[in-house]
Amino acid sequence: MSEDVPVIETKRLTKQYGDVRAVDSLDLAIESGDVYGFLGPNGAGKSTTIGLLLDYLRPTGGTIRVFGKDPQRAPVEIHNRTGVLPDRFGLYDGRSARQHVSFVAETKQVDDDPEALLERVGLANAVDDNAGEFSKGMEQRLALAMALVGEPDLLVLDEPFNGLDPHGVRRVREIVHEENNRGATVFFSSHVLGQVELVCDRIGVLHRGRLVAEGTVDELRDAAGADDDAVMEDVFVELTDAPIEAGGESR
Ligand SMILES: Nc1ncnc2c1ncn2[C@@H]1O[C@H](COP(=O)(O)OP(=O)(O)OP(=O)(O)O)[C@@H](O)[C@H]1O
Repeated sequence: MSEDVPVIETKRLTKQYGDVRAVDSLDLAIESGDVYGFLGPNGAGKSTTIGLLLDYLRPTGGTIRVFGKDPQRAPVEIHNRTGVLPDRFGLYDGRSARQHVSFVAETKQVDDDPEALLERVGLANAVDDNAGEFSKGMEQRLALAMALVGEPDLLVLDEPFNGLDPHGVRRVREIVHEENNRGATVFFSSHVLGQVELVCDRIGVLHRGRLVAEGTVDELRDAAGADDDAVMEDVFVELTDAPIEAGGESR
């Protein structure tokens, strides 16, 4: 896929909830082919930003373009080209993993093989099992398989490493690489710093709704005034001035 406009572009994007400014004048430009890690402590505004990009939420200020289109005006076109792993999702009790993936394929009008996708995410042995009885990690793997349906041009993954064992974490990293090699742009949020460092070309650090730093891992180390060999956790804490596990504070 080659695009002459950024795949995702926001200008002064703002979302206010009462007294809380969840997203505050956010400028993002994610280019075609990027693997972009959206990093920030709990409550920083990552999921809200993703909700705005996909028109699940409406902004209170600023502009958004995805593939050059306004999500409020072209939601179907954007969703047809995008695979989404949401932060919260529901699975249907009594329906198999295969049925979940087939449902997305039908919605997107593509003929992907559900079994092959489930195998890719490590669920080969659970293809016909009831998704309602899946463990947290299995749910996460199934949701990722659903996001991969239709070879999307853009993958938006909200905390893709949540609930995964080390095998699952490695598999997600491999899948991100494979999808990127295929030509997909990948935008994912995380506070799993080590994973972000291993997978991303560029990282944006969000803190209290604002982008406080952006760049490669090395550029972020510089921005934080950290040593060349500083681990990402130190850089993160320095930039966000908050312990990683602190969360949900109002502002
Ligand atoms: N529907 C809502 N009504 C009021 N406040 C909200 C709502 N949704 C989110 N917020 C607030 O907006 C801020 C950003 O929340 P958001 O879920 O976007 O953060 P996050 O970075 O995704 O956090 P986490 O890493 O914990 O998932 C938080 O202070 C949160 O309490």
